[in-house]
Amino acid sequence: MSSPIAEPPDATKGGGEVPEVTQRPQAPADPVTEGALDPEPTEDEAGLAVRPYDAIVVLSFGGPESRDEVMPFLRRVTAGRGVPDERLESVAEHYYARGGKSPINDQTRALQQALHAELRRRGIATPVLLGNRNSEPFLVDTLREAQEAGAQQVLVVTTSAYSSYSSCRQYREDIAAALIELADEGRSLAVDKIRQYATHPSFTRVNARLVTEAVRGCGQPDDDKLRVVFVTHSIPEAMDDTSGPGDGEGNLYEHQHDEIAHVILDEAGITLDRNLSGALVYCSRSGSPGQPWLEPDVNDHLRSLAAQGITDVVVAPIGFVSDHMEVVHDLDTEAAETAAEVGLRMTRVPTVGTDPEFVMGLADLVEERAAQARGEQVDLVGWPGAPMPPICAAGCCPNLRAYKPAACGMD
Ligand SMILES: CC1=C(CCC(=O)O)c2cc3nc(cc4[nH]c(cc5[nH]c(cc1n2)c(C)c5CCC(=O)O)c(CCC(=O)O)c4C)C(CCC(=O)O)=C3C
Ligand SMILES: [Fe+2]
Repeated sequence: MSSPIAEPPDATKGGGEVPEVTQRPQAPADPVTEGALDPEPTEDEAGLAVRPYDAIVVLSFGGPESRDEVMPFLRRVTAGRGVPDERLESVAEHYYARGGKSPINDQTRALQQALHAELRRRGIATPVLLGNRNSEPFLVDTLREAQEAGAQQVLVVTTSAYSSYSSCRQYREDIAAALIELADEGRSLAVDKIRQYATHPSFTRVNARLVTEAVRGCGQPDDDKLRVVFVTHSIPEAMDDTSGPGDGEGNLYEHQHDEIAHVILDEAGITLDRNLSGALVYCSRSGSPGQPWLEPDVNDHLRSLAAQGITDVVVAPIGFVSDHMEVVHDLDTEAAETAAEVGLRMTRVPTVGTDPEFVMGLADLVEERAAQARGEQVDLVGWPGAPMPPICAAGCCPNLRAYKPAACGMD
């Protein structure tokens, strides 16, 4: 008789009967519309977890959807900002090359639907609306509609994660401008905003996972030949210098990106048992050439990596939440051309988009802000570092051109 290498399991020994785990029936393809796993919340349940809010508004940058909308969009974006005409014309060409349509609005609508579905899954029937800064539907029109439908308190979720004038306060100015316009029409509405979420673990963890998968898939096993290139939107140095709470040291925009790039690299290195290195670089510089902006530019960086003998780059646009124009043009087109020119193999990491873990994180942030608004004690999570405050400090991330009122802050 041969002796078995492993004893066959004996259900009569030890813990007795082992309960069987069987697959549950498949969920319908779209439980939100089909309703099978998603019973209508009762009147009592609906929105309980997000009280006092009557509606949630996803607030985004916006973008053109046809050729005719390109120039009006660009003029709106740059009104009073001293962006040179040649820069505008060349940016218009990026849009025309795609028939005048930016991918951003489809992506924001997809996020709106995903957030709505996630909240419904939690039994929250609160409507999720969409408003933009620079294209239809404009924020003021969305808020007016919400108010007309009976909303008194609204919670805003922006599609911008980091701290700076452009990525935080400017959205708070948009909200204030909309509320002032509505007040002139005799309408009153209260608006809150979730905290900036660059350091919310859902955002960083999803980015870490996406970078890990891209490094695993890029096919370069030699750590000395590979670099992870973290990319974000360049901003004027003066804007970075003043980003963060007024009494802080500034440079919070750069600091957040730097910390996140570090933890992502650590995580990916631990998961893959590799010794990875990388750098934080910038794209989409505009403004006049004389004005200093955050550097190095991603294209210059790629050239210098090639000159150092690097053969493979994994390009991670951690500064953005969806694959909009700055990603599909500045990275997938321009940076990809530079990489090809200097002989670098380039893998572009997806943005968080509608990744379920990210969407769950946004839903958590919605519930968190609602609990705070109800006066409940809430433990805030942040990784890496401290969570951003739900109500921005007075004077943080200032508008360096002109004072404008901003909502959802101490000032
Ligand atoms: C920090 C930051 C984010 C990330 C946070 C966020 O998401 O809000 C961001 C996002 C975006 N920026 C976008 C587009 C543009 N940004 C411009 C100009 C500028 N951006 C700036 C900063 C940022 N921008 C700055 C300091 C300027 C200079 C003029 C000014 O001080 O305002 C210009 C003018 C022309 C040019 O120079 O490029 C355009 C067309 C789109 C839409 C893309 C699409 O259509 O898919 C998106 C998501
Ligand atoms: Fe921009």
